[in-house]
Amino acid sequence: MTTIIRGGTVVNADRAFRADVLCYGDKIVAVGENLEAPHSATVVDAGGQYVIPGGIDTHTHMNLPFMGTVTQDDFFSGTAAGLAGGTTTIMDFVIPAPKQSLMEAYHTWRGWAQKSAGDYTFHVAITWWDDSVHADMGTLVRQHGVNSFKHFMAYKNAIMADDETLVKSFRRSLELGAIPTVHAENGELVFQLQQDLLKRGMTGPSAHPLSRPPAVEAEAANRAIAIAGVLGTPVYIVHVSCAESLDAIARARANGQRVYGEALAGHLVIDDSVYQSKDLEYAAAHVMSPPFRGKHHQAALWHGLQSGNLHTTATDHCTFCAAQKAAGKDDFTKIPNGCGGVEDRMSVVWDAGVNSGKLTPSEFVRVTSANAAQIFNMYPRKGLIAVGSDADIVVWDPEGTRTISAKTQFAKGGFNVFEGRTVRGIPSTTLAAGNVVFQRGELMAEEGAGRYVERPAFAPVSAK
Ligand SMILES: NC(=O)NCCC(=O)O
Ligand SMILES: [Zn+2]
Ligand SMILES: [Zn+2]
Repeated sequence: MTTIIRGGTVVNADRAFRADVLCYGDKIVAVGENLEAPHSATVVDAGGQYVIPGGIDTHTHMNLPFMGTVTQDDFFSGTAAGLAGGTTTIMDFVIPAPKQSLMEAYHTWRGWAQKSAGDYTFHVAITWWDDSVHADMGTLVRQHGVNSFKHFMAYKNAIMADDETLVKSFRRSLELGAIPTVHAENGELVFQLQQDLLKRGMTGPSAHPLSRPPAVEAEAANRAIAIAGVLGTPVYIVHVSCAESLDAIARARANGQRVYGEALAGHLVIDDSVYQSKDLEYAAAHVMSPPFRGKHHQAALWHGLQSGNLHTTATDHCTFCAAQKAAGKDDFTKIPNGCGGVEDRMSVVWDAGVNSGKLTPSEFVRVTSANAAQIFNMYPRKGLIAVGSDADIVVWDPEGTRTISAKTQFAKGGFNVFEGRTVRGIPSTTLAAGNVVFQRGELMAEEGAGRYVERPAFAPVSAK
């Protein structure tokens, strides 16, 4: 199938220029002015609009079994919602239970993801350690295109990685040419603070942020960075939510350490007042970890994106409905942690970032796709409009508006943390692998059309 996108301004991370974009099959085959196309080609009019690389959400959880339940969005509904919002690739997580074989978990997640409508790839979590984990990491890198391993420093008594696991897995990642990533929160401190709060009778969702103050996140970020520094590995910190963690990243980078940081669209625009709501269902719907923070943390995160100390934007899309959240109505520690956003990230970041002058359109592309593709070794296949790159393209209407609502969203869960926010800057057309999958509000996502994206190791693989 041939598609030509005519008359737009192509925006890559390095520059913006007027050009048509010709796609054949799943690839971009020409970029230039006044391109010829066969009569049979589908024509997409991009006049007055930007033509940008499809978004990459570096952090989603579709079909995740977590805290005794399973997320509402599976790989079809979640990736389809992403396509509606201009995200054409998700990076999800294989999370083995402690003592579960990595390979078994990996194949389970691959099975669930078969129904994806958009492209997907996996970070694999290291939740425990023995010789089989060491060996399976090698198999995943060499044979399955996994080049990033995730470590939860929180969720004690569940999936938390202790220091021994962190050190051994970081070292193994280095041998394999893979990048370690961390959820940075001190799980022991969270656990103790949760018990203290419950003992004091604080059982509602307003206690959630009190059990996870910024210092708890900063301690873990500093520890992960220190371990990475000693071992000489890079490290990527997911969902950086506070100024103190960002400071740790900035300090390490100023000292020459290769540390990357991810900001969530939610953390950029939503503050911790949501936990004070008298409507406990509403407050519980916002329970995620790390929690939403005070406004000065939001300002710091924007500065992180502007200064280059934060690199990617994601959502941590992890949807639970009200009935699932109600599992914690008498004990906030039992509220399943997670919020949505895969459908809204691009518009929220554009509206709050580009419309306010904090980011240029090229910087927007950098933090919504190009950096992610480079850090996780998918570039230039993803994150770039150029000949040979995947035809994952968004025609971006900078004047189009949408009022975000759970009532009109494609994602499941019945709640939206951005509810009522009117954003200016929306996808008018999304192409995934050369197919028009979303156009002017109509979603044409096809179950199973998404592809697994292999990500090669960063260095020649020599370790046994
Ligand atoms: N973030 C969150 O609250 N839920 C998903 C799991 C995680 O990323 O920590
Ligand atoms: Zn996390
Ligand atoms: Zn997550």
